[in-house]
Amino acid sequence: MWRRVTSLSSFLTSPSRSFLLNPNQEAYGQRICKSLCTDGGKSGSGGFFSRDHCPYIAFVLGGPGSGKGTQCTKIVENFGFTHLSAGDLLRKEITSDSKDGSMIFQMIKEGNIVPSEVTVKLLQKAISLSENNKFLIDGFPRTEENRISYERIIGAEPNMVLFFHCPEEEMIKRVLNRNEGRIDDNEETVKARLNVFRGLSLPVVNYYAAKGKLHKINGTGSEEEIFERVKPIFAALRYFGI
Ligand SMILES: Nc1ncnc2c1ncn2[C@@H]1O[C@H](COP(=O)(O)OP(=O)(O)O)[C@@H](O)[C@H]1O
Ligand SMILES: Nc1ccn([C@@H]2O[C@H](COP(=O)(O)OP(=O)(O)O)[C@@H](O)[C@H]2O)c(=O)n1
Ligand SMILES: [Mg+2]
Repeated sequence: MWRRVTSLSSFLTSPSRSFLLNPNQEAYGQRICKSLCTDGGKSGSGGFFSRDHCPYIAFVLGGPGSGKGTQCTKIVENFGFTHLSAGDLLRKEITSDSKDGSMIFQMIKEGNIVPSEVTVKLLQKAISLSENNKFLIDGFPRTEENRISYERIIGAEPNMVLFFHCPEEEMIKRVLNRNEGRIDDNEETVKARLNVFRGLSLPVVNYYAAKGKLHKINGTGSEEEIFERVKPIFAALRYFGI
């Protein structure tokens, strides 16, 4: 993979590239290239990933109802990633006999964020139980504290970050129609979750945008239309064997 990354870097910086790529395509290519060359595994520095096992990690962000889970399912089907939903892992913990179950239940019911250490440990366990080497981490990090805790415990940054941008009215409509029997899909909790999203999650999105890791995707339209916007990002990774 490294050899191929190097060849893309030189392609992108070659004097002839301007005949092939317009400025938008070039920026896109640079972002893909960066996602391969990431400081993902601070290998050997005591992090969770080792030099030999440093999976490709994409964080999937967006407000409640922005379509994260729906698009992750399509990415899994088409590109072979493993989908880890932080919300699903937390909900599973409620139904197990875990000591954190009642605390997690209360946090989710109120639309609050579960202490980062709990969520990072669940993600860590799910990654280590999987044979796959490419993961979508959906709904995480939702706060700067989540992000910093992941970096501290895992010792790595994500390779790329997808962000589904969707108007609030549309997100509310989708959540209230979701019909999965979730305790937090009601008007009152949705309001709280949107406040958390605006106040605590958007700074994380801005952080990754400033780092050049963010793919902002228009989350309006049909599921298929949105997936057409997602596809090229993952199709480009295939070229590098990811
Ligand atoms: N593009 C779309 N248009 C209309 N409804 C959608 C779309 N994408 C997802 N949904 C529906 O909206 C609800 C929320 O989607 P979901 O993928 O669970 O979002 P998130 O994981 O971001 O909360 C689900 O019921 C889903 O079927
Ligand atoms: N990183 C995370 C993710 C979810 N959660 C909790 O789990 C709830 C549901 O998360 P989710 O990702 O399943 O929700 P959606 O955005 O899919 O609607 C959140 O509102 C939080 O209460 C959390 O505390 N920390
Ligand atoms: Mg979801």
